Amino acid sequence: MEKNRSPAVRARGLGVERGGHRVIDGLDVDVPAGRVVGLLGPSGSGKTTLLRAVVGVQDHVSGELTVLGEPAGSTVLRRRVGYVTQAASVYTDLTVAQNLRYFARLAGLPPSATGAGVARAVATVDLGGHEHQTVGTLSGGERSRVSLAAALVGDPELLVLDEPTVGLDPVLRRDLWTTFRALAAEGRTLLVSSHVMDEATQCDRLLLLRDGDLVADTTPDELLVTTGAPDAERAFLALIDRTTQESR
Ligand SMILES: Nc1ncnc2c1ncn2[C@@H]1O[C@H](COP(=O)(O)OP(=O)(O)OP(=O)(O)O)[C@@H](O)[C@H]1O
Repeated sequence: MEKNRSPAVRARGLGVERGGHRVIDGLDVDVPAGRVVGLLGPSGSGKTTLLRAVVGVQDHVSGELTVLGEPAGSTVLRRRVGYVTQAASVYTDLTVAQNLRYFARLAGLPPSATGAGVARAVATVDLGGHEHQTVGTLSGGERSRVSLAAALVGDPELLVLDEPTVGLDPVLRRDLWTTFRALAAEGRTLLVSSHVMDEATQCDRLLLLRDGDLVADTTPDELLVTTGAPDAERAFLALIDRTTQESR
């Protein structure tokens, strides 16, 4: 796997206003391609806002934001970027396969490629046997995997996942992270926001946000070394406390 590619996402002087507030103000960050990159930060730090800007659905964005070499939100990125929002965003009255065929069309997959795309996405999220089940009758974990499959069906190069493991049991969380690692091994980039610090250790790179600022661009190992903390959770708290004191 070629790892020395241009960054999948490059932000320079990125600003975002929401509800009259400057939620992100002058952010510079690169998301390396072909890696699993964790976006961490306290509640309200701007994780969802940044992800929304990357996928091009956020208003009032200023500065430079390049995604896969194109301006964020470009039509050409529709198929190249997959987005999984915090809430499962699939149709509960349709079957798994009907949902995925619909999202395949939205992603611009030609009809001749739809069957194979749906089958590949179903296999990736391990939902074989549920293709013809109505989504409303699936368990919560299965439903969130349908959302992931919907984002994967266009075969995207960049997957943007907003807290994909919230509410899932430890076994499902582990299985999802195994899937994320496998997707990155295929050369895809995954930008994953999370509150769960033990998940941070599964990432190749960590971006820590606080009040819309990047307070660390690091690796799980570096984070432990620089903070001297015994685990990712306490390292994260130490870093947040330190940057809070510095900003006073
Ligand atoms: N529509 C809005 N109008 C005004 N402020 C908003 C709006 N949406 C978000 N914000 C504010 O922007 C900031 C960043 O919100 P965002 O949802 O990006 O944070 P987050 O890090 O994803 O939080 P969480 O982990 O709780 O989901 C918060 O202070 C939030 O209150």
